[in-house]
This record gives sequence, C-alpha cells and structure tokens, in this order.
Amino acid sequence: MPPNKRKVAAACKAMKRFGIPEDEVKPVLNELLELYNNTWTLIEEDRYKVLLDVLLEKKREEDKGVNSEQNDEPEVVELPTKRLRSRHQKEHTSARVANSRSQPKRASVRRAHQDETTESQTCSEPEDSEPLVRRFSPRCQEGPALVPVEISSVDISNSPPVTTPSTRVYLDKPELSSSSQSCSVPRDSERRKRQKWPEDETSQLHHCYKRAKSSSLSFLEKEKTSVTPQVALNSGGTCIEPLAMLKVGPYMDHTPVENVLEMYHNNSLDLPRDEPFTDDQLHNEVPLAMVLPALPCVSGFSNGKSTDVEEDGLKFLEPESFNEDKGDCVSEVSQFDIASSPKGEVKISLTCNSSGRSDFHVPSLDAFLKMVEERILKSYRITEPNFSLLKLMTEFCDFFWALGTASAVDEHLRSINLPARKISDTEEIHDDKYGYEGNYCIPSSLSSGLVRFQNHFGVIPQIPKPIALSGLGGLHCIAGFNIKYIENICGESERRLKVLKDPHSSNSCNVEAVRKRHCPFPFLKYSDYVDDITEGEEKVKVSLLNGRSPEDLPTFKYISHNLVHDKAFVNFSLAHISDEDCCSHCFGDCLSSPIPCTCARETGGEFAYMTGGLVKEKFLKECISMNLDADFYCQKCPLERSKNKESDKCKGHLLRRFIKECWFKCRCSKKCGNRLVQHGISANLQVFLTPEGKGWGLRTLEELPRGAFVCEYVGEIITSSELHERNLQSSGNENHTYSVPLDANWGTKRHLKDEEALYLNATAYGNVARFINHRCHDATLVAIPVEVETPNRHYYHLAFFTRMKVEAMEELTWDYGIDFDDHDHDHHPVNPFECLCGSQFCRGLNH
Ligand SMILES: C[S@@+](CC[C@H](N)C(=O)[O-])C[C@H]1O[C@@H](n2cnc3c(N)ncnc32)[C@H](O)[C@@H]1O
Repeated sequence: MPPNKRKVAAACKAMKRFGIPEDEVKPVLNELLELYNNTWTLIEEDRYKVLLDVLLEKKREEDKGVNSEQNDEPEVVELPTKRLRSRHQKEHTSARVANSRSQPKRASVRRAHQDETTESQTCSEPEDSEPLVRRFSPRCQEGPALVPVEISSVDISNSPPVTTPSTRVYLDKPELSSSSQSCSVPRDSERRKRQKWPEDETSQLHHCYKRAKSSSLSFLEKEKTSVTPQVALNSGGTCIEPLAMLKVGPYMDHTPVENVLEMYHNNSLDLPRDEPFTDDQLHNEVPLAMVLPALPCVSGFSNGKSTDVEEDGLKFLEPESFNEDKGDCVSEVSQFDIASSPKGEVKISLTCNSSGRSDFHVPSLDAFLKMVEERILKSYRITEPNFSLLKLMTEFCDFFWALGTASAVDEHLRSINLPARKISDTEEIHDDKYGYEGNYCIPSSLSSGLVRFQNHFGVIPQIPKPIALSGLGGLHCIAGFNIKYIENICGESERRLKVLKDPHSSNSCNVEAVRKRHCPFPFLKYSDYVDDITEGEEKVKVSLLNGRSPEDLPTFKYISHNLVHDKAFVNFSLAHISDEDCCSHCFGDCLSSPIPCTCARETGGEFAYMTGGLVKEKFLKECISMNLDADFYCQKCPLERSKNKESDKCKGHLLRRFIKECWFKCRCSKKCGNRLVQHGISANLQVFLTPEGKGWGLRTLEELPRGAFVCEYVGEIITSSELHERNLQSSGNENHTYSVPLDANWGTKRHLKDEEALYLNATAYGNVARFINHRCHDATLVAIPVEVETPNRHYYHLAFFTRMKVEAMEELTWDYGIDFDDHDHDHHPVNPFECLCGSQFCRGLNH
C-alpha cells in the first residue's frame, strides 16, 4: 500500500474507534491535508486529535445546519482566532491561499478564521481598537502592531449570538494601506463575505488550528460542567483558546460527544507532554489567561517590570518599559506567553522569529542552553556560577505562580518563619506611595531603588488557563522539568526535555518551558534572585534578593579577605610575630585550657570569646560603650593631612578594645575557639533592597544571639593619601560610601606615616559588609578591631558582632559614627547622607 493510503487507512481506523464512518472521515482528512500542505505529522499528532475535533465540529454544524441556512449568517464557530503575520513570517508562508478562499464553506474552522482575518483588515471601528493598539503596540520599530478583535461568543443552541466583553484577542496589525489600518470587528455578515482572505493566512490558520486542537477537548468538556464562557487567552496576537462555550449535541446516537471524549481519554490518558493539564483540571479550569504582549527583542528576558492593566474587568500584565534603542537585536520575541492551570502547572512560551534564514536547522538543546547561559553570564553580570537557563525558566514559573496564588505566598512566609503580619507592617509604610491594597503582597522594586508592593490578588483575579501549544516555528522546544528542590517539596520527580522540528516553518523558534506542579515557596525564587553573591568565596552562600533588573546589581568583586593595595604598609610575615605574640606552646583549643595563653593578653588575660563562638558579655558591653564618643585626637590627623589643608586638626577617633585571635604561628589547633573571625562568615545572610530607600542592605535569615560574629569589613587596604586620590578621581560618592578607617591606633604616634594610616575600601573589592547600613541608635551590630596576623595595630580586622539578639529577616546595621552636623564632607570616610535609619534617636533627622 502506498504510504499515503496507509496513512489514510490508519486515520480512518482511528476514527472508526469513535464510531465515525470512513466516508465522513475522508473528506475532512482531505481538507486538513490541503490545509497543512500534506504534513501528516500535524494530523497524526495526539492520536489524530485535530481530525477528531473537526469531525465533531462538523457534526455539530450539521445539527445546526437548518438554523444557519435560515439566518443566512455564516455560523461563527468559535475556534481560535489567528493573527496576521509580520513581514518576516510572510516570507515563509507556504499554504495556498486560493484554495482557502475558493472553498469558504468546506471547513467551519477555516471560515471562522477567514472571517476574522478579513475583518481585521478592512473594517474600521477605531473606537474599539485605538486604545488597545496604543497600549500593547510593541516598542520595536520593526515589530508588528497589535490589533484587538472582539469575538462573539456563540451558544449554538441559543440565538442570538452573545458578545462577551472579555473575548478580546489581539491580532498583529497587518501591513495594509494606511486607510485600512485602524481595524476592528465587523458585526456585518455581508461585509464579511465580501472580504478576502489575505495571501499569508493559510499557514496561520494551520498555526491557530494546531493551537486550537490541543484545547478543543477541554473546550467541549466545559459544556459538561456548565462553565460560563469567558475569555480567550491572548497571546500577543496568536490564537490560543476557543472563545465560546458550545452546546454539543450527540455526534451519533450511540456515540455522544461526551462518550467520544471519554473514549479519547480512556484510550490513552497521556495527553500530549506539552500540555500540562489533566482530565480533571479541565472540569475546574477557569478560562482566563494573562499575557505579556510582544517583547521587542530577546533581551526582553530581563524585563521583569510590569504594570497591571485592567481591561474589561480582566487584568493583563504590561511591561513597564522596553528599551527602544535595542537596534542590535538579532531576532525578535514576537510572542511571550505565560499561563498556569489551577493545579499549579505553569507554562512559559517564548516565540522568536529569526531573520529568514533558509539554512535554519534544529540545534541540539544542550548546545542551545549552553550558548544562552554563556551569553547571559557574560552580558548580565550574573554572579551565580551554576546559572542555568532551565532554572531561570523554572523561577519564571515559580514567580508567576506566586503572583497568582495567595497560598503560595502564605506558605513561603511560613517557610521562612516570617509572620505575614510582619510583611504587612512593612508594607503599610508604603501604602499611600505605592498603592498597596492587599494583605499579602509581593514586593517588587522600582528603578529608583524603592520597593513597590503589589497586591497579587489584584494582578490575577482568576487563575489562568493553560495555554495550548503553539505549532508555529521551525524549532519547537519544550522543556518541562522539576529541579531537585521541587522534587523534595512536591514529592514529584519529573524532568523532561523535548525538541521537535516542525517541518512547516524554517525560520522561527518557539521555546517553551513547562513546569509541573508548583513549589510551595516560590516567593523569593524569581528571576532577579542571586543564589550566592560571594561566588563561592565564603563557606556559606550569601543570597541577594533583587527586585530590579540584573543591570542594577551591585558591581564589585567579592573578596573574603582584605587585599593590600600597593603602598599600604602591611607585613604579614611570620618573622614579625614574636614568641610573646603567639601561643607557641599551646595545642588543641586554647579556650579549654585552664590557664589562658599569651593570646589572651590583649584582652586582659581572658579570652574575648566563649566556647561556642560568642563574645563574652563583659567584653561586649565594654566595646559597645566605647563606641559612643570620640576619645582621642591625633596630633596631625592623617585624614586631614592627606587633603593638604592648612589645618590638619583632628576631629576625633574612638578608643577601641581589641580582640586578639590565635594565628598560624600559634601551635593550637585550627579549630581553636580563639579563632573565629579568621574563619569567615557562618551566618545565613542575605543582601536585599531596603524598603526605606537606603539602597541595598544586609539581613540575617536566621536568628542570631547577642555577641555572635557576623562578618568582617573586607576591602582593599589603602593609605589615607590613596583614598584621597581616589576620591578626587571618582565622579560620584563611591569612595566616600564604602571606606572605613583603621584608626584605632592613630593616637599612639605623633607622626603617623601615610603608609601606616590605613583604610579599608570596599568600593571595587569587598565583601557583604559593604552592604551594612547605618543606624544612629540601637544598631544591631558593633564593630570590634581584631588582631590576627600582625601585632602591629596599624592594620587589623574590623569585625562585626551582634549587639543584641537579632531576629531572622532583621536588617543588620551599624552606627557609622557619622556626625551629621559636620558639613566638611571630606572629613568623613562615609559622606553624610539623608539618614533613613528610622531609629528613635536619629542624628540625621534635622538634615
Ligand atoms: C556602606 S554603604 C551601605 C550599602 C548601601 N546601602 C548600598 O546600597 O550599597 C553606605 C551608603 O548606604 C546608604 N545608607 C546607609 N545607611 C543609611 C541610612 N541610615 N539612611 C540612608 N542611607 C543610608 C548611604 O548612601 C551610604 O553612603
């Protein structure tokens, strides 16, 4: 048997199982073959789902045939609408238009598409389309404009047709003469008949049809559960869902449509892998979807900002800003869809159209992922070494789900031990400014650095319906996966990748990510979440939670240990440490020795640390009390001297108590309890954008007891003259922002050499401490000088310990010792700023 005949026979056989006779199958099959340019794979897919749909549809039309003829009104069969293609898509249209035009009644589906296409081209109802065109028109010059089209929802069993206000889809604006460009929806059937189907529409019909086919079963099932017809998923112009509820009559007496559907499902319930919804979901689904309209270029990936736009009672997300200057885009994202099902399945679909390369072939998925990951790492300064595109797309899904569900946020809050009330308290501060309305909010930050809290209930009033799979494009890549933590939480293990080649088109790509089930704590896991800003430099990861685009991430090189700049006089050699400055006879843990060793000499013969790693209460109190007022004044202050001013009068420094830790020359164990700061950070910290507008801040994700070591201030060790040089050269306040003087010893010498007057500058190189904000009163941290490598106090470590018990999620702050009344900005290593510490005794309040 010739291959074609075999295929026809197989199709007929498949339909026969549903009780549909061959003579009814063949004409429809012919029609589909014509429509799909003999691409059998599209017909055979999903166990001939397209074919079955059309047959059922046809039967339904036949049942209603009398009615239609009487009305002389072409019945609008609510299969998905289509969009007009943009120029580059046109070039690859292969379908023959003449056929579709000459046989308008052969397939209801075609007729419906034809009607809408022609309508959108020739009618003019600007009042419908104008505001929407303006709102959703893509920012890329080359991109297709979007034209909204109202679709009538028709209940076939009842007339007249009802226009559902929400059934609005957006079609790419066709390239027409100016007179015909402002288009909308005709209601006039006569006018529809006169209109032509434009040249490039057949392949779109194929595309729409393909999308429709995977949703039409759910569409029919709606009838069973009497779900009110609602809205089609708008997908930046691509048709996605059927637009109306249909009353489905029995296909045959012995095979009602319900039974056919049941048979379809029973036959094999493995719905297409790219369709994450299941049978029971179909009953529950609420047919609403949220859509981001066409993004202008691939870098739109990083565009996380959106505002919700109300339209006909529904809310859509609209990107806040596109970069209009992205003239260097090699391709466009013509469509960006994201939707979820009530069961927590989220699907992202990104369709990219390349510039018409005829030599396009399907690359390997691994190669594709590697290339994108490398590009992203390079271009967007992502600091996560294990960055993965799939992970990023999962996070997209998570965040979408979090925005769409109250429970997800709630669960997340519980998972991080943060009472929901606490979040609300914070948000109330911003109530007026940022339009906070709800009880649980998702924070997102504005470009100004402020955090905006968005009422996620308001963003998606109903859970979006799963989007149907798009058949458009040469490469159809579907990635559905659950990464490890999702497996753990959801108890579900699934990771699947699939690459499909659609022979119908050679020059566009459609990348889709589907994640099954939602993770209950996706709240923090979204695109601008950096797993570890230390890039592996610390023993622990320090995450960064960002509400802005990756471009706004802090730019510095993370270092975990101070680096000596050129001229700074810092000598770490063993020879510099005398026997009196180390415990050369100890072993094990010095803290457990009955007689404190020489290393305790600095702290009055008693170690500053307790076993367990906390600073002793007495010592801590002394350190805190010493941080209040300036205690000594240098004869010739290095800070003033470096500025070559006439007067080098010192403005005062704090007297400090030092801790001395055991070090390399000591014979005790590396695990000796008197070695704490040198082992680095062990607390679970996070860099975050402060809601008060202080910029980035540091917080702890775990409760910390009083006296706990948090981190040291790490940066470049520079001299005071070097700092002055840098300040002169820097355009902004950068050096003034991240410098700390190591001035504890400045009072000991009459003439301190420049190379002995040192600063830690964390502007270009630094650690988490550079994010610690100032608090005038009751700061959570105190800075204590710690001697490690050198007995010489010109250089020492500046370590932060908790001054009090600090709750999880509480910001870590430190009193910079700024005199807000001193207007000599050069005097302070950190320039005075408008203090937003919010403490009861804020010194900066009157400025
Ligand atoms: C060492 S940095 C702290 C991290 C900084 N917020 C950031 O985003 O990188 C010091 C700078 O943070 C800001 N800052 C710190 N504490 C502040 C406060 N209480 N009020 C307002 N701004 C503050 C000031 O701009 C200051 O110059």
